[in-house]
Amino acid sequence: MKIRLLAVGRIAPFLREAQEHYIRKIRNLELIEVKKGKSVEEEGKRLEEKIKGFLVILDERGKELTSREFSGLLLRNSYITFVVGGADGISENLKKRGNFILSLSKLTLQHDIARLVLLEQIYRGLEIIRGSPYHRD
Ligand SMILES: C[S@@+](CC[C@H](N)C(=O)[O-])C[C@H]1O[C@@H](n2cnc3c(N)ncnc32)[C@H](O)[C@@H]1O
Repeated sequence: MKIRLLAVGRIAPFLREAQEHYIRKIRNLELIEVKKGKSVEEEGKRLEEKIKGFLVILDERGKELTSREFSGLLLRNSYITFVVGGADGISENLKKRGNFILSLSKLTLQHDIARLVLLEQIYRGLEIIRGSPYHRD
């Protein structure tokens, strides 16, 4: 299973260590950061060029999953791309291309925080698949 995470701009320096921690643990994740654009449409075009496989768009108006359900999403797709929008969100055109719109909660999270929550859930999902004691429910 290969995982690609697309995001807009670099993560804030004070969160970089946490991001690197999870990327090291996940191992098969490729992070691609596109340049911030003048509009969400411009960012959307840059992000669209990098999509590969099943496309999951992160948006607070999407569908919430349990961590176990989320691990099933990872298991069912051999190549999966996650998109976290920038400060102004994600263009409607890009949202329409999504195979699944995922909400991490109904709260609006700062985009770097959403990126970190997603990374932890990807790690958790993979540990669920491995049957490790990291996740208990
Ligand atoms: C600050 S939010 C964008 C808010 C923007 N005003 C909007 O309405 O989409 C930045 C990005 O973080 C991600 N994000 C923030 N909160 C989220 C949540 N609860 N669930 C999933 N993704 C979230 C989304 O990808 C969003 O595009």
